[in-house]
Amino acid sequence: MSKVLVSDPIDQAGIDILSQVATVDVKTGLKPAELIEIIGEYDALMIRSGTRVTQEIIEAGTQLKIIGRAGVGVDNVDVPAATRKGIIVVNSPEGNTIAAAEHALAMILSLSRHIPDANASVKRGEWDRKTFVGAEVYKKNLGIVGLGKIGSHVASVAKAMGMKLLAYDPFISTERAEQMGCQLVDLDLLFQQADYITLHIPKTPETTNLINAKTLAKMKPTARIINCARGGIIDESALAAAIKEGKIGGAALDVFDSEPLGESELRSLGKDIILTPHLGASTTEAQVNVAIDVAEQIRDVILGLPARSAVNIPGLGPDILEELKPYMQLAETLGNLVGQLAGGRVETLTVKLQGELATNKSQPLVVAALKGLLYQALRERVNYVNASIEAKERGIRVIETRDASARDYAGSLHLEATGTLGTHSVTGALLGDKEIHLTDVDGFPINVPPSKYMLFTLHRDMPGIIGKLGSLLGSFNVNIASMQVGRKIVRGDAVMALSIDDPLPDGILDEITKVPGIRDAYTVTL
Ligand SMILES: NC(=O)C1=CN([C@@H]2O[C@H](COP(=O)(O)OP(=O)(O)OC[C@H]3O[C@@H](n4cnc5c(N)ncnc54)[C@H](O)[C@@H]3O)[C@@H](O)[C@H]2O)C=CC1
Ligand SMILES: O=C(O)C(=O)COP(=O)(O)O
Repeated sequence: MSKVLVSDPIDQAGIDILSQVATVDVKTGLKPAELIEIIGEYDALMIRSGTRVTQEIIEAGTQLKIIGRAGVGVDNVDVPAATRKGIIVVNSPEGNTIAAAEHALAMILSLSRHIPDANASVKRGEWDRKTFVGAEVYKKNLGIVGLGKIGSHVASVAKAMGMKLLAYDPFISTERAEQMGCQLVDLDLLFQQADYITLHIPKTPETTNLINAKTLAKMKPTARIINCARGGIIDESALAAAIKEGKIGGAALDVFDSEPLGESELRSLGKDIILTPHLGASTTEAQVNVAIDVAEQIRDVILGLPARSAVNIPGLGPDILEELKPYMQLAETLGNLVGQLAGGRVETLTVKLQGELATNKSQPLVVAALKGLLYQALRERVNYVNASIEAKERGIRVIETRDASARDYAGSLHLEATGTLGTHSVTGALLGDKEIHLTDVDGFPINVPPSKYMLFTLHRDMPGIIGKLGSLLGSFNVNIASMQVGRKIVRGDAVMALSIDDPLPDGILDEITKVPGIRDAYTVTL
């Protein structure tokens, strides 16, 4: 039975799902060395932001197939290291969107009305109505940096509160921003005009220290900054200095450069700063959502199924996966088949996406074809995550072409592998949307479903050849399940595709090519 380690607190709903397919150990608060010590036993690791999954941990996770982040940000996972080892990294892109957006909105209002400090003051026995005079958000400018899932929800609620919305997001169109009621502006203008600035971007090299002494200097002296995204996007000492010196109005922070927050001057800035311990996703609802979302993906991967929100499989989002799922198996089967027909070392793989597959969304099919191609060399070590890297490291050139006009089938896939022993090609399509059929081998039209053991011959189309091959296979006790010949012209060259019940015994291929008229024979295990 597979083993899953849960190293951060997650909702029981997730544990229940994992327990259907695996032994689940919940061990929270492990030190890095303790995690390294035990991770080698586990097939899957489920985390939140509390566990830092470093390259060292990934190297020690010799059985790891998947790392599941029960939340959005995967900046605490060395994703490139996981990718190199073929470990799938999944997250829950939407499970805590509302929770994080509502936390940011709560921060905006709390900061404006000094709620945390006013509350503490009353609880101390005071009744101070002067110190805590606040500001209204109505008609104020809210600058949203990052208009993704969380930023968009913040926008729609803030709009309802009568705020004017400015947004900066270089990856969002003006139309989309306008739909959200936001005016898309450049960052400088946003810094200059905003009364509130709320950050909803990932931490990347570009966004690290985005809020620094220089950018703080551009802001209004009354500006309030809210960070419920990631620590490190704000230079904390520059922020503390700006608040102390009255260069900005205040800040509300849920996330910090280093968590848990240690000794910090941020703690001593009074009512102009609100600090929460990374609570953005901490609602009952969000925790159930993310635990179920990620546990289901870990369960699926353990069962050999694809994960819907893998962050390290290019182009494979949940909606696209749903659409492409049946074709992924087709691509993989064809890759495996053409690789075996080519034998030797493959130097170039051409993937032609035909008919309805000729869209940009079909990129994962190229990865699936590579996975199939590399299966003979790497077996279970190749997967959707590392197939492209493995191909690149082996010097396999991948050419992707599209032909929307191919209309034989709704969508079909043509693969051509050129290697040290020559060039071979296969084409396949789905019948009835599900059943894989080979429709062409080396340019000869056929129509057979692939089977585990197959034999292909290239021969001259002439009387008696099928009988001779059948007798030869019979003499080796090989049972033929089905057989089909593909030819272009009568008595010209032809291809025979045979499904056989067992692997071909050693030495029989040489005997087959001695049959007069048979030029080549290839055995394939799928
Ligand atoms: N405090 C908490 O507990 C939580 C924090 N988060 C964090 O919130 C952030 C946003 O999450 P989502 O909205 O779900 O992500 P998302 O991917 O839907 O949106 C992020 C947006 O940022 C934009 N962006 C990327 N680089 C940018 C840049 N250099 N400048 C401006 N915009 C840029 C993207 O185009 C995208 O629209 C993430 O960092 C996530 O980790 C998410 C959930 C809970
Ligand atoms: O989902 C995210 O990105 C978060 O920051 C939430 O973090 P958490 O799961 O609460 O440790």
